[in-house]
Amino acid sequence: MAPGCKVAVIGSAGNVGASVVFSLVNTTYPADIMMVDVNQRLVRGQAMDLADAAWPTGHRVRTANLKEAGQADLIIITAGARQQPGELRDGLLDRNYEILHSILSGLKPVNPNAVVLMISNPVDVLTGIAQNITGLPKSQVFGSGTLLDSGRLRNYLAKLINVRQTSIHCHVLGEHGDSQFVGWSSARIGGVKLDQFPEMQTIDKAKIEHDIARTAYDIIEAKGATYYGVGVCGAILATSVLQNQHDIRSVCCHSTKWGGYVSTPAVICSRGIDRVLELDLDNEETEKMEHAVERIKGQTKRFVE
Ligand SMILES: NC(=O)C1=CN([C@@H]2O[C@H](COP(=O)(O)OP(=O)(O)OC[C@H]3O[C@@H](n4cnc5c(N)ncnc54)[C@H](O)[C@@H]3O)[C@@H](O)[C@H]2O)C=CC1
Ligand SMILES: CC(=O)C(=O)O
Repeated sequence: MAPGCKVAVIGSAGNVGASVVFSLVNTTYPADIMMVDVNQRLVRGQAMDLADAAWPTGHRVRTANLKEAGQADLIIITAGARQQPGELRDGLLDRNYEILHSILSGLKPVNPNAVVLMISNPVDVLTGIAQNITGLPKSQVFGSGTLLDSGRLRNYLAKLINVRQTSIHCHVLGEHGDSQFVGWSSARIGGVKLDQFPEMQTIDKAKIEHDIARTAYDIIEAKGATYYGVGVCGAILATSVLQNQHDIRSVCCHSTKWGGYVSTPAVICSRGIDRVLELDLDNEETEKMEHAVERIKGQTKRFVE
């Protein structure tokens, strides 16, 4: 996409939306960023503040309404209720379905070439619902999925093995939720199997998996919400789309192999998902993947024929 292309962030008066915009204005490929929220006073203030942060990189930041946002090249949805301490992401589904439905109605007619990036929770379920309501091709609608969890995992492994996070290829898979799991069998560092590193011999994989999945709960318990981490994930994915980068990220995308939306590595380009990668999973991981897919499908079915 050309510099100056339009990115709409819906829900950007809130923690996550504003953090996505803040991360995005710190990237060097200038876009026309439209901030949309039902809280018009707050979003106006956020847009003015974030425009002040954008002068070194040349992004344009302004408020817009849903109709204008519907014509954007990239539409990022962060609007919705967030978890209270101890609350599961699933508990947000009914409330956030209503919000998503009203937003997608307000966006109409949606630019047929738009890419939609879903971030509101439960993200894997809402991504499938967003695709169904917009009628856009499945490749053009994807969610941030387990990218944040995979980043959390890389942080842990980087400290353990003393290599940089970006040199670690290890994905959290399945669901950005409680059924997530780590694809240990496909994990590599510099082409070497993760299990071959001596530091891996003494660690408790089940505990790491559990701690990664618990991270959001711990942050919410301590400060009420999580937003900087996902803000960076939103900007990374937006940049992959805007610059047609063909980056591989674990995101929530439609997989023909699994027959539905699920979090797995995919190639991200200006049209959204260029290709879904199918990892070689071992038997235990395959069972976990099937379980995650069934959970996501089961919840999606309540809202999609
Ligand atoms: N996928 C991920 O990795 C993550 C997802 N999240 C999710 O992101 C969502 C937002 O979280 P926060 O920003 O912390 O919440 P927040 O309460 O700070 O912000 C939500 C914003 O949505 C707006 N909003 C509500 N209904 C709207 C509508 N119909 N149209 C436009 N705007 C509307 C609100 O006015 C508010 O500004 C939650 O669902 C949360 O669970 C949060 C962190 C990570
Ligand atoms: C809130 C949330 O989904 C997270 O930080 O993982």
